Amino acid sequence: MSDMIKVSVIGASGRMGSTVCDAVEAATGLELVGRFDQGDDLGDLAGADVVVEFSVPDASPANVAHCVERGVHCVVGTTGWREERLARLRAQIEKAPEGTGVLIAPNFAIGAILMMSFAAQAARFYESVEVVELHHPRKVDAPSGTAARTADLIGAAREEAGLGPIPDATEHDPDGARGARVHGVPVHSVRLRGLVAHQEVLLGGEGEMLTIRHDSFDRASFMPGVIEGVRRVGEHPGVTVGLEHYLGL
Ligand SMILES: NC(=O)C1=CN([C@@H]2O[C@H](COP(=O)(O)OP(=O)(O)OC[C@H]3O[C@@H](n4cnc5c(N)ncnc54)[C@H](O)[C@@H]3O)[C@@H](O)[C@H]2O)C=CC1
Ligand SMILES: O=C(O)C1=N[C@H](C(=O)O)C[C@H](O)C1
Repeated sequence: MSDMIKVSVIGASGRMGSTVCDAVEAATGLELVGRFDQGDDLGDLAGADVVVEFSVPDASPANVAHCVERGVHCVVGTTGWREERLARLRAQIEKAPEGTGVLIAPNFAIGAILMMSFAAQAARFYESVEVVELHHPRKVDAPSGTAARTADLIGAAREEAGLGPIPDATEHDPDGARGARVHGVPVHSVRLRGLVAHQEVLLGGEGEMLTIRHDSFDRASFMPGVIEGVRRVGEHPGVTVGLEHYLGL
C-alpha cells in the first residue's frame, strides 16, 4: 500500500455507508476513491486498497467475494455472516492473492465489543441468561448480528463450563413469546421508532441478576472502529471475525 490508503465503500447510499464515506473523507491518511451501491458495476473497485462493505445480508457474500478475488482487503459490517458463509469465504480467501485480509465485524462500537466480551466472561457463573436486542424499525434482519454473536459466545462459554440447558418450564408458547434460540440462548428482538442500536444481556442466578447493557445513540459510535479496521486490515491476512482481535482484547 502507498502512504494514503485508498478506500471504496459498498452500500454507500445507505445509513451506514454514507456515514462511513464522511468518516473516511475526514480521516487522516485515507482517501475515498469509490462509492458503490445496488446495481453498480463494482469493476476494479475504483482502484481501492480497502473496501468497506455495509449492504444487506443477501448481497454481502458476493460483494466480498468480488473484493477477495482481486486481492482487495475488505472491512465488512453487514450482518448474516454465520458459520456456513464464513466457511465459504475462508475457502475463497485461500485462492486469493497472498496477504488478502477480510474483517467481519458484527459491531464496530467499542462499548458493544466490550459488552460481548463481558457477557462471555460472565456466562459461566450464571444458570440463566437471555439477550434482548433493540433497534430502529427500518432494520431488515432479526435477530441482530450482535445478538447472534453474543449468544454464540455465551453458548460456547456455557458449554466449556459444563453448564446444562437454561432452566425454563415453558410448555405452551403458540406465539413464540419466548423468543428465538441461538446456540441455546433465548434472544428477543424489539423494533421501536426512536431507537438506533441497543442490547441487554440478562444473567440470573439464585437471588441476583447481572445486566450488561450497551446503547448506540448515533451511528457516529461505529466510526472509530470502522476507521481502525480500514487502517489495520492489511496487517491481518485471512478472515478475522470481530474487531476485538485487532484491539488486543
Ligand atoms: N457492524 C456494525 O457495527 C454495524 C452493522 N450494521 C449492518 O450493516 C448493514 C447495513 O445497515 P444500514 O446501513 O442501516 O442499511 P441501509 O438499508 O441503510 O443500507 C444498505 C445499503 O445497501 C445497498 N445495497 C443493497 N443491495 C446492494 C448490493 N447488492 N450491492 C451494494 N449495495 C447494496 C442499499 O441500496 C442501501 O443503500 C446491515 O446488515 C446492518 O445490520 C449496521 C450498523 C452497524
Ligand atoms: O442494523 C443496525 O442498525 C445494526 N446492525 C448490526 C447488528 O445487527 O448487530 C450492528 C448494530 O446493532 C446496528
